[in-house]
This record gives sequence, structure tokens and C-alpha cells, in this order.
Amino acid sequence: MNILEIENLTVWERSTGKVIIPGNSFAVKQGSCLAIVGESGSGKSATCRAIMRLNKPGLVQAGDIYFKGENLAALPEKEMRKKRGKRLCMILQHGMRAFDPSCVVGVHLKETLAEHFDWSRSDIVENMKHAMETVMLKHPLDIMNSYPHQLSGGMLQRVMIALAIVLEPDVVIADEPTTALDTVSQFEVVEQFIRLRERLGNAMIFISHDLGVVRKLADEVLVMKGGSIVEQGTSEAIFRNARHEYTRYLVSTKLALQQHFQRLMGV
Ligand SMILES: Nc1ncnc2c1ncn2[C@@H]1O[C@H](COP(=O)(O)OP(=O)(O)OP(=O)(O)O)[C@@H](O)[C@H]1O
Repeated sequence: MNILEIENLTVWERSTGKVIIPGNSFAVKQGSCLAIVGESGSGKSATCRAIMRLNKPGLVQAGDIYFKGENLAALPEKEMRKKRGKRLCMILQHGMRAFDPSCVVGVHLKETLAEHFDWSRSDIVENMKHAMETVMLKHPLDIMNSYPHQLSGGMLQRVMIALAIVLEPDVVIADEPTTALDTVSQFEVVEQFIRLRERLGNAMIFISHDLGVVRKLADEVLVMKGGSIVEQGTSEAIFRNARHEYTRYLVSTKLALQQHFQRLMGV
């Protein structure tokens, strides 16, 4: 069963009419992870933001976005706001941008949770504390009392994953959540995404340039180029037996980089 069905999604620039996404259709199965890959500027983020209806005002979108059969594209903004966070949760590339730099992290967490749950302040703190411990964040209360700039990128991403654990969304959309991190933090954050899926059994859309991460996480892969979908299939099929030349190019470039890295490391 599909939890998300995107039909004929079109995104264009308001001022020039330039088409960025030319009427794409795809689906995400309940409980599965769909990775979106493709070169920079291929429309991966615009697609995900369109699902959340969070593209900048300079971009216009059309098409249908069925979430559990309900068309998100037709909802008033007030209703859509209730879906964001609780039903569909987006984790961004730069953890820093998700938080208000002028407030301690706990303020954002409390505001987000108060929007979706009828919890007391202490319930919120207790639930967040427990979730933060789950993602291996030590001293959660200190973290909640820190400003975003006082925390590392990896810590902020783990705070976002902890928030997702508490919100229990049906779909997590992660837009290159590991790109801005160092290798060790990337590894830790990917591990936490794997655990998040095991824990919630939810669906995920995962955008990444790192095909190693994609191979580890994704059940299905969608390949984009110039706004269009050039290929989609199971992770196994894409990595072992890609049909499209562009997909083969992406996979072989990744393999070449991996071999180069292994040679450098003397593996
Ligand atoms: N607010 C905007 N106004 C105008 N054009 C935009 C806007 N946002 C994105 N675009 C354009 O849409 C196209 C797709 O951008 P998008 O950010 O979705 O690509 P991407 O595949 O996510 O790239 P990256 O991997 O670098 O994040 C690009 O040509 C980009 O310049």
C-alpha cells in the first residue's frame, strides 16, 4: 500500500515561468524508504519541499499529493500546518537552519510539541529527554538549554531525529541530512536514521549524494536529472542492473570514488 502518491507534480518559477519539475509522478510505500538521487540542481529538494508545500514563494506548484488518500495539495494552509511535523516531518541538511538562532534549542522543541500534543511542560521535557537519550545524546537537559550555535551539526541532526521519535510521523523527509557533517558524525546520524525506521516503522524519503548511504538505507531509489525522473526501481535493481545510462554513470562514478578512497586508505 502507498502512503504517499505524487501525481503530475509540476513546479515552476513564478517570475519567468521556467519549469523546474515537469509533471512528475511517483509513490512511497507504507514503511519503506525511497531515496532520491541525482546531480546538484536536479530538483530533489524542490520535490520534497513541494510535498511539504514549503517551497519559497518564488516557486509555484501544481499536481496532486495524496497522503493516505487525502490530497494535501487541496488543503487550506491551516490544515496543512497540522500535517507538518506530526504526520510528515522534514529534516534538513543544516540542522542550524531548523532552529531559531536567538532561542535555546528547548524553546523550538517545546513550541513544536505544544502544537501537536496537549502535554504539560514537564511531559514535553520528559519525552524529549528520553528520545534524546535514545539517539545517544548525553546531557539532554544541557542540550535543551543550549543555543544552536553551541551544538555541532551532528548533535543538531540527532536532536531533530529525537524530535521525530517523539512526534512519530508517518513520513520522514530527510533532505541531505548528513552532507554537512564530518565522516564520523555522518556514520552516527545514518545509524540513527536506521534505528528511527526500525523503531517507528514509518516511511521515509531520503535525499542524498552519498550512494553508499542510499544503498544502506533505501528500499527504492528514484533518479532525477534536470527536474525529470529518469529511472526508479528497487535499490537492488538500481545498483546492480540500472537501465538508464545516467543511473549507470552515477553508480560507476560512486564506485570509482570508493575504490580511489580505498586505495588511498590502503584497504
Ligand atoms: N526559490 C527558487 N527560485 C528559483 N529557482 C529555484 C528556487 N529553488 C530552487 N530553484 C531551482 O530549481 C532547480 C532545482 O533545485 P533543487 O534545489 O531542487 O535541486 P537539488 O537537486 O536539490 O540540488 P542540490 O543537490 O544541490 O541540493 C535548480 O535549477 C534551482 O536553481
